[in-house]
Amino acid sequence: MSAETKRHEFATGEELADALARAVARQLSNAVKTRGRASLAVSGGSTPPPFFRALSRQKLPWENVTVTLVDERLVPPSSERSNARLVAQHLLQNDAAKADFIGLHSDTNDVSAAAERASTALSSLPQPIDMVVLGMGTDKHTASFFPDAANISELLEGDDGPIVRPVTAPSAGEPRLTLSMGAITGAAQVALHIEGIDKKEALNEALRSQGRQAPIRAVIERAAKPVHVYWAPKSAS
Ligand SMILES: O=C(O)[C@H](O)[C@@H](O)[C@H](O)[C@H](O)COP(=O)(O)O
Repeated sequence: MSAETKRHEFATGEELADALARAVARQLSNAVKTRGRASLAVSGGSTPPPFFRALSRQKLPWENVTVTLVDERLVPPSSERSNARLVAQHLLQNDAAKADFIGLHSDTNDVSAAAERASTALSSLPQPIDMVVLGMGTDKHTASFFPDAANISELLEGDDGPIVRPVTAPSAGEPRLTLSMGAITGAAQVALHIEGIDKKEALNEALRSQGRQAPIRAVIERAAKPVHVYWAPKSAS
């Protein structure tokens, strides 16, 4: 398997946000033209908001688009840690307010039960997913594939089976819910949105190393098509 990427580099986070928003809009518009519907899975964290805001203003048939999450923390939607809350605040606004949203949260503190319920909730999601946008930590995790997760081997191998998996990892903070490796790598297009020198170096190190596979490398190697890496120096804001 090749760890092939297509690199898109920008001078600022704002330029990146605009370019990634236009690329995602093109992918979703084409999917709606081809099959009448489109699906988008986005990641949480501190990096995406400028991209989310740029995407929310893109002109496309949002009423035919379903948005979901690459992963979620096991917290209520009202929590500041909630990715569903982040997407509601920054993406499902403006033109994108017309999109459907399927979150991963359900009212249980049992992460395994939550993963089962989330998999059921996503059974109506148009698949393969048309566009997946990943983030990455400097520890080379992506989605909620944390290197110290008890089930990391299963997460990185798990192409088949439920679309949402439970994750418990000391470095993750709360227990997590994550799309499966198969759901992510089977997507029509995968983009990785990272900012800052530290993350660029971490990615290049993961792709160079022959050692124990870093989660981001496992995803890039298994992706059906080359992953589009969108990078800019850390934005000042
Ligand atoms: O729920 C999450 O935290 C994300 O889905 C996670 O995978 C994120 O993309 C990385 O941790 C990068 O996070 P930052 O953008 O905050 O660096």
